[in-house]
Amino acid sequence: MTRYVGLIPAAGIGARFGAACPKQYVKLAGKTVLEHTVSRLTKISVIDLLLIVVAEQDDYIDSIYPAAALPAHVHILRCGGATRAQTVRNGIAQAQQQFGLQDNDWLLVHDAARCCVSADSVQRLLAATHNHAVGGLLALPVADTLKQADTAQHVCCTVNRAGLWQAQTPQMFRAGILARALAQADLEAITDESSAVEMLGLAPLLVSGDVCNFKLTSAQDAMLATYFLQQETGE
Ligand SMILES: Nc1ccn([C@@H]2O[C@H](COP(=O)(O)OP(=O)(O)OP(=O)(O)O)[C@@H](O)[C@H]2O)c(=O)n1
Ligand SMILES: C[C@](O)(CO)[C@H](O)COP(=O)(O)O
Repeated sequence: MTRYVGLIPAAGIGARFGAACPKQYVKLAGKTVLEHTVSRLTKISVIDLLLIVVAEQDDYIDSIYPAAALPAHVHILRCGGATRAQTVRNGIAQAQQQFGLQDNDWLLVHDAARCCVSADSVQRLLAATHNHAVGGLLALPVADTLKQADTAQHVCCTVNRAGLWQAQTPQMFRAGILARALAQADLEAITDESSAVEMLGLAPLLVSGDVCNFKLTSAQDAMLATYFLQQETGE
C-alpha cells in the first residue's frame, strides 16, 4: 500500500535570521517554530510517517522533544547535511533503511521554517497530485513587478512576471523519483526538490498555496509569523 511520508528538513543554522539559535528553535506564539510546523503536519491524517531531519550535532531537539513526547509516527533523524538538498537526500536514504520507504511512497518535503502552513493548502496539494505522474508543489503566482538588479543594485531590466510562481513547500514526489533526482543533481546548487525533478525532464504540478505559508528567513519575518500563528490558536 502506498504511504504518505512527511520529511521536514530542520538542519539549517538560520544565518539570515541572526538569532542566538537556529531559527527553527526560535519561540513564536509560545512554541518553537519547529513545534508549530510539526503540529501542523501531524494534523494531516494521511501522513502516517513524519520524519524530522536535524543536524547530527543538534543541541536543541532533545529538550523540545524528550524521547516520549513525540506521536508514535513521528521520528527524529540526526542526518542533516551541509545544504538543504543534502539534508533531504540523507533523510530519504535513512528512511529507506530504517522505515522501509518504498519508491512508490509519496514524500512530502516541508521546510521547518514554514510554520504557518495551513492544513487546507496541504489537502489541496494532496488532492491535485495523488494521481499525478510526477508530483507537485505549493506555490504562489508572482504578484509584484520583478526587477533584475545589476552589481550596483540598480535596475538593469524588468522581468516579465507572466507565468512566474514563487515556490513554497510541501513539495510532493514519489520517493523513487525524488531519490533518483537528488542522486543526479548538484546538491550545492539546487534550492528545492522540484528543480532536481525538473532536471530529469519532468514537469511538477504547481498548486496554489497561501500567503501565510511564507518561509521564516530574516528576523523581520517573526512578527508576521507570530500574527498568523496567533490567528490559528485564537490568542
Ligand atoms: N543544511 C540545511 C539547510 C537548511 N535546511 C532547512 O531547510 C529549510 C529552508 O532553508 P533556509 O530557510 O535556507 O534555512 P537556513 O539554511 O537555516 O537559513 P540560512 O540560509 O539563513 O542559514 C529550513 O527549515 C532549514 O532548517 C536543512 O535542513 N539543512
Ligand atoms: C524550498 C524553498 O523553501 C522553496 O521556496 C526554498 O528554495 C528554500 O530556500 P533556502 O535558501 O534553503 O531557504
